[in-house]
Amino acid sequence: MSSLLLGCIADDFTGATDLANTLARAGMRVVQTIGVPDDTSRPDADAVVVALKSRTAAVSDAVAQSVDACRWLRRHGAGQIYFKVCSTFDSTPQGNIGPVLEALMDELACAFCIVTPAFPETGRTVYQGHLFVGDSLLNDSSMRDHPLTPMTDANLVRVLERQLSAGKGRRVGLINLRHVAAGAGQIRERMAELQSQGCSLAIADAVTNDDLTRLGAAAADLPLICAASGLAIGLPRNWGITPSATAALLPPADGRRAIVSGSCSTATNAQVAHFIHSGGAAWPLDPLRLDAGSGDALAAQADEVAAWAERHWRAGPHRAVLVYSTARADDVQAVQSRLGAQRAGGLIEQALARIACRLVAQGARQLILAGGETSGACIGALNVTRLQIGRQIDPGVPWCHAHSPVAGEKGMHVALKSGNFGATDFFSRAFTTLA
Ligand SMILES: Nc1ncnc2c1ncn2[C@@H]1O[C@H](COP(=O)(O)OP(=O)(O)O)[C@@H](O)[C@H]1O
Ligand SMILES: O=C(O)[C@@H](O)C(=O)COP(=O)(O)O
Repeated sequence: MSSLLLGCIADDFTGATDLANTLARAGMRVVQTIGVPDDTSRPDADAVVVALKSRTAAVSDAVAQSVDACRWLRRHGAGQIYFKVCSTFDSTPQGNIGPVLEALMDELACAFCIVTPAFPETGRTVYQGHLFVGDSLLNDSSMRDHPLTPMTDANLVRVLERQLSAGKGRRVGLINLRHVAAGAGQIRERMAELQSQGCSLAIADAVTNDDLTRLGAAAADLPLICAASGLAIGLPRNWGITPSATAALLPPADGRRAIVSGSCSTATNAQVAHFIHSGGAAWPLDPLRLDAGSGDALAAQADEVAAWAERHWRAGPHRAVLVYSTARADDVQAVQSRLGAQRAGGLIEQALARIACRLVAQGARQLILAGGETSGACIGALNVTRLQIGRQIDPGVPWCHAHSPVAGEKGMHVALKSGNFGATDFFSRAFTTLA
């Protein structure tokens, strides 16, 4: 078994499949693990993506999980570590991007690290250090209303610097588009210049895949990089690996179809609305009913959902059922003002995870999970430990195959849809791409 080339740490589960998908398309043999694997189960791959649920965890927990993953990846030969964060830089003033990055830099004795959430294929570009989502600055996009990580500043130099520990004295610089467009040599010169000016991190501009390719080449010798999945486009070439047209073949799909959505992003809201308007069977989870103080309220809703789904599947075995808490900003705020943002998030994730397990126990073997936190909770409850990456449905979202004690011997197909990814008809079209 050859040793790992690239070790990746993703701060959520949808982000992890997004990165694994990009690396696989760029020709790497890649495996996604759920959490840090034990030493006896090291996959034979060029890259391993360790999926963590650390984006909104307490800072100390996120740091501990990430350092643990980094140690495991290094023990198995990874010469470069890729910290995958969200393409909308989801974080709070406390973190977790800054504190995790600093801990990884300390762990790797890394003097300089580049950071770029650019992912042009999905409309995320960085210019003069400012993150754009489509035509809007990050703070003018729907990300300003995210339930857990509202993003109110598009200036990433400022956002990242705010998250760094004052005691460590690290500063953040900018590699602007002029340097990036001039090629890998100029980017390296700019990195050296910033370092000589006392910066140990730099936000890198990128508005096209070519920019990311140049950045990838310039980053070949860095022990640590921090990015959304875009930067992965250019990295495999650093090891002489070239893009592959053939996605990994997954086992044939069968079984019932289900969608569980806790994402409140604009794209998911539109996808839920489209699914319902096209006549899809949809169950709206009532967050306030979950707050009855005991597990009974949750068990009662799970029972009702299970009976409802069974009726629909019996009426049409190929019909997909959708269970969702997806809501628009005003409704989310109303729930949060009653329950508190963290508590609401936790209760809903727990409920959707329980429902996902019920649906799989009833025979769902093609499952779409929407939202990073939601996917984390559901995949955790299903006790999945590893995902095999298959064909892309839409940019950033591949079908995967997974084993779960709930799904039986043949396992199941699962797609972890990042909140803001996917076309409006994603929920109906995804299943047809698997057939
Ligand atoms: N109706 C709702 N009201 C309040 N919070 C919600 C609601 N629906 C989902 N949530 C919570 O919001 C968070 C959504 O995060 P996530 O699953 O990562 O999706 P996204 O980032 O796309 O919105 C989760 O913690 C989820 O439990
Ligand atoms: O980089 C991205 O945008 C995605 O890979 C991602 O991390 C999205 O997270 P969620 O919106 O929480 O699904």
